[in-house]
Amino acid sequence: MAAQIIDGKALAQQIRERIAKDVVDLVAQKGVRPGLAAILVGDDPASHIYVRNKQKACDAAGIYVDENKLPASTTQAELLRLIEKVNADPKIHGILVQLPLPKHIDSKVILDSVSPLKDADGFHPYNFGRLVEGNPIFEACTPKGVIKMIESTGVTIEGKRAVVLGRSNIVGKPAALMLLHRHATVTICHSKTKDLPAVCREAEILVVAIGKAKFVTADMVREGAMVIDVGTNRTAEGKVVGDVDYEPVSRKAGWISPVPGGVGPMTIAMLLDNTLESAKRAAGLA
Ligand SMILES: NC(=O)C1=CN([C@@H]2O[C@H](COP(=O)(O)OP(=O)(O)OC[C@H]3O[C@@H](n4cnc5c(N)ncnc54)[C@H](OP(=O)(O)O)[C@@H]3O)[C@@H](O)[C@H]2O)C=CC1
Ligand SMILES: Nc1nc(=O)c2c([nH]1)NC[C@@H]1CN(c3ccc(C(=O)N[C@@H](CCC(=O)O)C(=O)O)cc3)C=[N+]21
Repeated sequence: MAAQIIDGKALAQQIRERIAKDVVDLVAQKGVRPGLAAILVGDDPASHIYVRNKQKACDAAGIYVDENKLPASTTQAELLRLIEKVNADPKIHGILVQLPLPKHIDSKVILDSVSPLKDADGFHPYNFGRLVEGNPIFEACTPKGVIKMIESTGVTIEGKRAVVLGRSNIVGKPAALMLLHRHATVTICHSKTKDLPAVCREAEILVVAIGKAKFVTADMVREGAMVIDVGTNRTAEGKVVGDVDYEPVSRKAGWISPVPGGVGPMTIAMLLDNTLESAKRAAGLA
């Protein structure tokens, strides 16, 4: 039996339409238009594409964007000054500092300088701590999108065996916490995990975020499992492929999310959602 496809692109589109309506209401009721400061340093082509996609999505939803494209030679001090400026700007409710940053800049120092009240990416230690507590304000966009995709299927998370492949602070770790708070029994795997295929085979929900093209093969997947592929890898021919070997795995899984058209579009929708929610809080609504 072929797996049912979790169409992240379509789900993201629905969410963006709902956000656009909410923006109209917020402007009408409170005179507040949500604003996002997007900060991009250097000339990584993939980052430029992502930021352009985020900009387009904000435009379509009526979210104001303050776009800051800075040269690769930007110093850490200059970047910190820009962040101080947008931290203080009342038109801005969300701040996105696109990663990766150039090597001469300490990402940790930069991310820590973003106001936790405008941290639309959910990367600030305050927001990460709130997530650990189970009382989050801003949740990281990619894992938040993963959860919405799982929930969109109607499959309950509570009581399920969930395995998260990858433990990064921006995807794997927060995804595992979000599943835990929804009462899954969660295992987190990483490069030192022993007999990874056997652990993956236990998963009723398998979230894959390691950054290795087609790493997860059918023998690592339990019959009927839900497989969410976060990986975004570019092949030599410039094609985007996930961390999951899609064709064979989709014949064994019960549910699968494609790449492209899965988690990527949801990540962008969640950035808009976080910015909107922040603007609502600033307007005294939430
Ligand atoms: N669609 C989207 O919106 C987004 C997609 N991504 C994509 O998701 C993927 C993961 O991103 P990110 O979390 O930032 O990646 P990182 O490189 O920060 O983390 C990768 C994780 O995978 C683990 N890992 C790597 N190789 C193996 C292996 N062979 N076996 C087991 N575990 C392994 C690492 O383990 P260890 O900790 O031991 O080193 C690490 O925990 C990438 O493809 C990225 O492009 C990321 C963000 C957003
Ligand atoms: N501060 C910060 N926040 C991020 O959220 C962030 C970041 N930095 N740095 C890089 C990663 C990566 N990321 C993606 C977003 C959308 C797609 C996406 O829309 N992908 C399309 C395909 C795009 C293509 O074809 O290139 C899809 O999967 O359908 C992918 C990856 C966000 N990230």
